[in-house]
Amino acid sequence: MSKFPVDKIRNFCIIAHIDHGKSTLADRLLEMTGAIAKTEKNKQVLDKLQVERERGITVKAQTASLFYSHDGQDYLLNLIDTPGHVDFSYEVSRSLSACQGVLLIIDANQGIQAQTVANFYLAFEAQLAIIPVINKIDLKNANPERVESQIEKVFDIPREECIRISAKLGTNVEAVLQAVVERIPHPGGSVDDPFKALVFDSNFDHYRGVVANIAVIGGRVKKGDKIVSAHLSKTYEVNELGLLRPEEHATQKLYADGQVGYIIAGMKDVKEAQIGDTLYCLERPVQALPGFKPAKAMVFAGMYPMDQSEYPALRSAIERLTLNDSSVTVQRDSSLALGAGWRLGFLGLLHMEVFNQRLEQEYNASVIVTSPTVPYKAILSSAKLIKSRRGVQKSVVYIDEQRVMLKYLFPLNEIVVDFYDLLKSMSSGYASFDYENADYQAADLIKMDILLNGRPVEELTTIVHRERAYSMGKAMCERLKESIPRQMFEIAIQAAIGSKVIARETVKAFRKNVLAKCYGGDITRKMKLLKRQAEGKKKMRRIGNVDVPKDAFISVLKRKEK
Ligand SMILES: Nc1nc2c(ncn2[C@@H]2O[C@H](COP(=O)(O)OP(=O)(O)OP(=O)(O)O)[C@@H](O)[C@H]2O)c(=O)[nH]1
Repeated sequence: MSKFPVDKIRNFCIIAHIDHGKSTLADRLLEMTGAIAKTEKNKQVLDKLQVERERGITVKAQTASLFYSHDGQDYLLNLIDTPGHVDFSYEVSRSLSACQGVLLIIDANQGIQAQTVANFYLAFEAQLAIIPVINKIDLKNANPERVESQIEKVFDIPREECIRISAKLGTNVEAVLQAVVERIPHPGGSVDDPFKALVFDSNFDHYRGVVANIAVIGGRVKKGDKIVSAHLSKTYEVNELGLLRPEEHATQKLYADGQVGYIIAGMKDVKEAQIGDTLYCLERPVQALPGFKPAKAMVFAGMYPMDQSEYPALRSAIERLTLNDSSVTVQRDSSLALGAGWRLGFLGLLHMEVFNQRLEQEYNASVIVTSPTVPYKAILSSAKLIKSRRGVQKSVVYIDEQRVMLKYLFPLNEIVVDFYDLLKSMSSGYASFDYENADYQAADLIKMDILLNGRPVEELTTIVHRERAYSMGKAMCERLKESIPRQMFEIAIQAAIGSKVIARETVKAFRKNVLAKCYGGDITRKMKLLKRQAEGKKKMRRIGNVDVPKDAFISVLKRKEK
């Protein structure tokens, strides 16, 4: 028998709007259950990635097993900490699938925010027990009564169910642990069933191969067992398994009563441990679990190695990182200017930035990222009239006398790049924002080409809204003019829609006379200088008769740094 019978196990998630205090509460829970020591150093221990610590946000869901005694009974609580930002909601829904309940954290000062609502519905639709926790009651402007009224009104949860805490000071956190035990149902499944586990996360370890995080739905598994991954029907032998406390803690067995842990079974290729896959025992095959809906990429960008010689290393870094973040889609791509690379799809701009930062920090890769775009469906014959759509109001709900929830339909490219930042600054940081895909809508979009001396440059072609074409075309021509050096003839840089030119810049003709300094007529010196000029030209790309430095493409394509 397992040390913990199934009715003494609770699997739960902490969900919240960004910065409402999930990671701080997780730290307190870990401390109180003795999983970590209570020191200043142990801040946000579940935020393991460098990018998470630097940005102070959670990117990856993390798992920790806690031991807790209540009313003379010992419990095993599996805690999954999840990210709050809208771009990482895929991580949240993934984590929820391994849980029976959630702690919904709400800041006592800010009240219900956009991701509070989004996360509530994820949990509600998954039919999980929801425990509302009002955090930061120590703040001067905390107003827990108001937040409780909001919770009653928006979520229809009685105010008596709310728990008021200060995660920072540890006030009333014990009540949260008690509520987890009392209000969250234990997982179903029996130890006697055939072994069946859901892979809900996986990492790549250089020495041990793939480490899969699993939720055991039924049966049991031990070292040496032969297991099969349903996706590829490949058989593996279990080398190591254990709990996450939050560090890996090897055990002999993982019991089939809803335990959450990790497993290492000699999977060498990153593609072998698909997130959402089912593992089962070779001798007792089971039907695979439904898995996860693949995440839908919203923002696309090209990624290229700085130098083509770095292509293989970057490919393996991207492969490994996408195993850890399966919401990223990857397609091979190539560009005249930047060489072989990939087109990657992300859930949002922050997601893209974090992915890029993780590539650099965790894999030491340096990449060129092209400007992000959103997907379009194009109708090639433009004989029908299509109308542009900007924000269209869908609904207005007053949360209380100070807050209102507005639902709008927007074109994705209008919101994906700078909308969130703009909204934040216009509302002095008070407004919050969440979005979901509302499918394709007709819009007045056009293809804009950039021409160098009349020749279109394929990788600079963009899709723009008709009203924006002029200003964007002008800006791109200006940026190109700054980066293309003068050559022996005049260069026309044009932005065009079809055959109509909408913007133009000119790079004047100029001959860099490298021999100017060579009075004296020393022929060897002359030859040396001419050779150097020719080498400089090798770093250029020739488009038609125009030499364009590689950097020029990057500076025009590269997304603007914040
Ligand atoms: N005054 C006060 N501050 C708190 C409390 N709990 C958390 N904070 C602070 O709120 C900020 C955000 O806390 P985090 O725990 O990082 O929030 P989070 O929800 O995990 O954020 P993400 O992981 O980025 O979604 C930090 O500066 C915390 O110190 C609290 O009870 N009282």
